[in-house]
Amino acid sequence: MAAQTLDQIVSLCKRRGFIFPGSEIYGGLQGTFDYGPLGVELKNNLKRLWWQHNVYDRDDMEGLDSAILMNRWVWYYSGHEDTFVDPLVDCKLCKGRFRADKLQEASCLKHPKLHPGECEGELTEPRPFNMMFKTQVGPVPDPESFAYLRPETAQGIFINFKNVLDSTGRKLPFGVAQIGKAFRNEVTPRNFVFRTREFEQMEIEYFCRPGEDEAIHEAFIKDHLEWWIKVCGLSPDRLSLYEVPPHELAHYSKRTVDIMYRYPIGTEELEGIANRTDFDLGSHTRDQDKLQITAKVKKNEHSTERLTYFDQASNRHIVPYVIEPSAGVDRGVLAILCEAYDEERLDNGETRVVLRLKPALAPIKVAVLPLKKNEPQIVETAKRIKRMLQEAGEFRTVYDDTAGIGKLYRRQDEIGTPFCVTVDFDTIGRAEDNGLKDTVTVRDRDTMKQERVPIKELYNYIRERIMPKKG
Ligand SMILES: Nc1ncnc2c1ncn2[C@@H]1O[C@H](COP(=O)(O)OP(=O)(O)OP(=O)(O)O)[C@@H](O)[C@H]1O
Repeated sequence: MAAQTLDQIVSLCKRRGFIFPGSEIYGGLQGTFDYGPLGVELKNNLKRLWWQHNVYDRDDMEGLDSAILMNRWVWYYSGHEDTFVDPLVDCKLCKGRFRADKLQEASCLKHPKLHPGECEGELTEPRPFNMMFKTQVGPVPDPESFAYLRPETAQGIFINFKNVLDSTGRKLPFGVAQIGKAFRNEVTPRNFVFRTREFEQMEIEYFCRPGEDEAIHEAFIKDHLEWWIKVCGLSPDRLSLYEVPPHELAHYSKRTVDIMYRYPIGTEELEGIANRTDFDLGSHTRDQDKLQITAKVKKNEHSTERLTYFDQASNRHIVPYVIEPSAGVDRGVLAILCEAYDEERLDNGETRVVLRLKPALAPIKVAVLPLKKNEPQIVETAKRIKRMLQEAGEFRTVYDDTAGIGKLYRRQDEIGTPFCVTVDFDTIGRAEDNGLKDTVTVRDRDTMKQERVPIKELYNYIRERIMPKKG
């Protein structure tokens, strides 16, 4: 069914501990969120699956974890110092400040149901606003000693191109993947974790020869769209591709295609996949004049390194082209939660909330529940099973006896736990001799069907159903 409103997700996230508003006890800090006990598991699972698919399952990828703080010249030559700006308008009446190109996303401060410009307030002319956060580096407050918090992870990859190439001996084409925090001083952070000031990105910079770029770009679009469907469980009906029209393209981009997801707030960008030509390496390299850079770049007077690749076939140094798939971790988490959310009407007239997460993404894979918590043998057996499953190390298993069994099932449904294992009187051989000793019931989250499984087969039973099948 999927979530109908963002409020359903916001309230589930707070109630069950997926995501909390940032700095809540001090009144909050706009555009920041804290991932709670379940949110951190879900987010880690998403990042792990992405890394698995994009680094481990391929033969042409390396990983990187570069610093958030970088020399300020990085942002000068990347173009962010002068082009990473949004047009801002102020409302003369309500004193609100809004992004001129996103007025439809914003609300008037006086009439929250109206968008700015549609109310009686007059807007000022748009003026540029740089979205990078500045911070001071070192103990002396000197106007020259500042750094930016990176607004994207990508630049850390470009400036390490030569290091990665020299240390790995890679041949073109190859890519570098990175997952990490990015910061943007968004004018109107909104829609929960969709647009925040601190967020995470999963990015690839894939280096190739000019001429190969178009086919590689196309292959990434297809592969990543399929990944969101197959691995993350997003419905193909709610996903679409947006071919960014020429007049909206960033100046360096030859072509950009966005993977869009239909959130309850509307269809919005989940991942952007851009062909950035030789702009990035061309911008950060020295000896620009000696290289045939096709993109329009600033004259670089500070770089100490040639960011080129020696192409044996043509016997010359080339500046590789770059294909960049860039996805938001938080927008991924939000899409996954919206997609998985379901309210199901039960035969007894009650409604159960269930998160139909792909098992590989579920924060908790198995909950082991004792039917009675004042029966020492049942409790002991349940705890032993919990330890046995957890010690296998692959999936997070919890023991819970804090409520009656019905309530415990409902709680696990709501957080997306695919399997509940219940230890009862049959398990410990206390009921009549019915052949069920040393077996447990395994309840499936989606169908609510229960199966009797011998304890010694339990690990394999669950493992088979949790690990994503390849192909
Ligand atoms: N403020 C933000 N909060 C959360 N995720 C973000 C934010 N800005 C960008 N992202 C994520 O990073 C990815 C790559 O960033 P990119 O610069 O292409 O975004 P963008 O085109 O500026 O996004 P938008 O147009 O929505 O502001 C986006 O597809 C998105 O998933």
